[in-house]
Amino acid sequence: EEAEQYAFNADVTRLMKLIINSLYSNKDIFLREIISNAADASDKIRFLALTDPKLLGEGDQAKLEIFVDADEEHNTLTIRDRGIGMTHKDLIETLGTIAKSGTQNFLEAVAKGADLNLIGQFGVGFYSSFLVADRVTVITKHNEDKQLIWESDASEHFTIREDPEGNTLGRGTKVILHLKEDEKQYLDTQKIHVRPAVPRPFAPPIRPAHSPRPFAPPIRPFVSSCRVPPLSRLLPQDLALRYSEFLDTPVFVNMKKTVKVPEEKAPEEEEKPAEEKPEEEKAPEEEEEEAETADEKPAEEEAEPKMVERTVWEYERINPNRPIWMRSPKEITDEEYTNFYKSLTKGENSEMNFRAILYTPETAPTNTLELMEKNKHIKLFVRRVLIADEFEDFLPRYLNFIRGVVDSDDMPLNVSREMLQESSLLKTIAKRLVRKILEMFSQIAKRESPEDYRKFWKNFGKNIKVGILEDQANKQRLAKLLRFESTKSAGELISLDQYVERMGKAQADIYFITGESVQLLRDSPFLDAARRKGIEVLFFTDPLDEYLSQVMGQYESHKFISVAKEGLSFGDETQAQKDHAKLLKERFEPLTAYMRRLLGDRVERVTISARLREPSEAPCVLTHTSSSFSPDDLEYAPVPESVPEPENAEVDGSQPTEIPLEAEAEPEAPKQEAEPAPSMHEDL
Ligand SMILES: Nc1ncnc2c1ncn2[C@@H]1O[C@H](COP(=O)(O)OP(=O)(O)OP(=O)(O)O)[C@@H](O)[C@H]1O
Repeated sequence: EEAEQYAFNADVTRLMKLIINSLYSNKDIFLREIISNAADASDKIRFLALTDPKLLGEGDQAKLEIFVDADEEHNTLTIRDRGIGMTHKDLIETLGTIAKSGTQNFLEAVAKGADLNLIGQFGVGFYSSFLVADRVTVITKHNEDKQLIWESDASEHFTIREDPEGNTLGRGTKVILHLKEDEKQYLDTQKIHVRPAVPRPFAPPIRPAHSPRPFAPPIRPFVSSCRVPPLSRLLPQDLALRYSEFLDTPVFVNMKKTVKVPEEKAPEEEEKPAEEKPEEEKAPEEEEEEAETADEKPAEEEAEPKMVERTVWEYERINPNRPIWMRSPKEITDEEYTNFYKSLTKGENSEMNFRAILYTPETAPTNTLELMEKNKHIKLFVRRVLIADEFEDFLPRYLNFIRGVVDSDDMPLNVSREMLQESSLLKTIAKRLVRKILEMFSQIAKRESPEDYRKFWKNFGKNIKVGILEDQANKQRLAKLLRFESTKSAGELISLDQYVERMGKAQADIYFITGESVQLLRDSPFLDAARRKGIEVLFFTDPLDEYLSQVMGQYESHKFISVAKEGLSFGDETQAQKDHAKLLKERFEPLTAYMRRLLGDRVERVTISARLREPSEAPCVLTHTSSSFSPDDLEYAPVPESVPEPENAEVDGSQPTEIPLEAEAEPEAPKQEAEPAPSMHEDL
């Protein structure tokens, strides 16, 4: 009766209404918020106690721990800490009458479609308790005040009264969530903590002052044989652990467990009546125990006592003893790092729930224009309610042929089209879906029948190429989907990976030739050199291909090189060969210039081969093939044994003056200048 009534700030009332009526599916986050408040409160007193240790108190009170208790009878979930607690003034100010700046910001963000999960980031996490509770009681004891009870049912008012039971907490805060009818699943302590715990010290049982349920029975020897069901049989969530894993303050969950005990060892007192169970369902621990006493086993088996099931409540510490940064980096998994990041950022970038079914149709877009159009084939649902048909800006343009539905659990139902476009949540969903879609494509590529991918490639290859140009993030993934015919593919389509796999040791680059059709390209003189060296060349017959290769620059560190490029080399030259080439280039230059003048554009190409002798090197033939008479594209090959040495074809690198090629100096006397040239094999 002595409760004082206070009015909530109007924004806070709006916030609570929004939360309590929310259809948001990821309600679990309330536990993260309440536990993190409890941990903050513990940190605060720990900090103050650095300068004044008396503040901590003695015995249990000095132990900064957090306890989570479920009360099935009263339908409450209680989170209790021994933190700093709140004074009367704190309660009024922090829990209601004064709206924090975050209140308004959060309301605005939610109106724009922000995820409720982000509530903690706006500094109003406490109110997330109304996601699962329709009434919240906060009992708190601050060193400088009496024990107080704050209570709210999300209406416009809250009450504060002195606790008639006096100081039962010592110090700290107890948040009692009176769960909504349909949120009772949070009473399932297996849901709150599902990981079978490594045996850890149990929290000292403190009888909660406001819980009429008899407190957990003291731990008895038989508990050692208790068995927590394996993970797979439990509910698929480990909430408290998920949210407290990285807290410094120990978090204990009072776990309801069913244990089997031999009948005669069973303690008679306090336990609820247990049902009898057939003995074959033994816990592994019991089997181990049996194994240890193997000698007496046969006798024991006969005398196996009847097993009875009992329900016990027992605190289990759920977060690890050491914070992650104090552990050896070697033993920390990527998942732990990711989870730690999530706990640091209060749910930022955390998971979201959505389902999607997407299809790649078999038929191609009917015309090329369609390639430029946006995807109009995705229907967007929020919790099974269709909110957008033909939602255009969802998938990138190059995936405009994908059809299907997406159903998100985490979006507000009342989103407008504009909000949808801005929604970061939707962008994240789209990003994930693009990855999935690309996976779907590579699965088609892996199918047994190559015809499937050929069909896909014929219909949507252009889209993939546009994707490489437009989707930076997925460029590499998309490049894996590219297919080409090549000089060695015999009509089949090959991937860049296949090309790279077949490359010779010395080959570093990917060679291609561009042209209108494979047929025309097959006879191209540009292929000669590559053919002689056994190098595979890709046929780029789509006008997009070359542009694509320029934009990509390289594929997995292999550059794209056109075989029509001037000065092409295949990367297998030795230094000596390069020196030779330089030498020959110097000597061929005047000859080439002369021939250019002589023949003009009447010839297509000139090949000049010269056999070189170099003391340190095996002799080799250098061939100069040119359609442009450029001396740049010299090419090297070992002397084929069957080829007879051309007469007078020796160029001694050490005495370059032996071949006087003075074409530039005396252009008017071609015959004369050509005379020394017989030392080279000329082939027009
Ligand atoms: N267990 C607790 N012990 C002491 N004070 C608490 C406790 N829980 C809440 N409070 C007080 O209530 C305030 C409001 O909590 P709320 O969760 O809404 O915001 P916050 O903790 O400031 O920010 P965040 O949501 O980021 O944790 C806290 O700042 C704190 O002063």
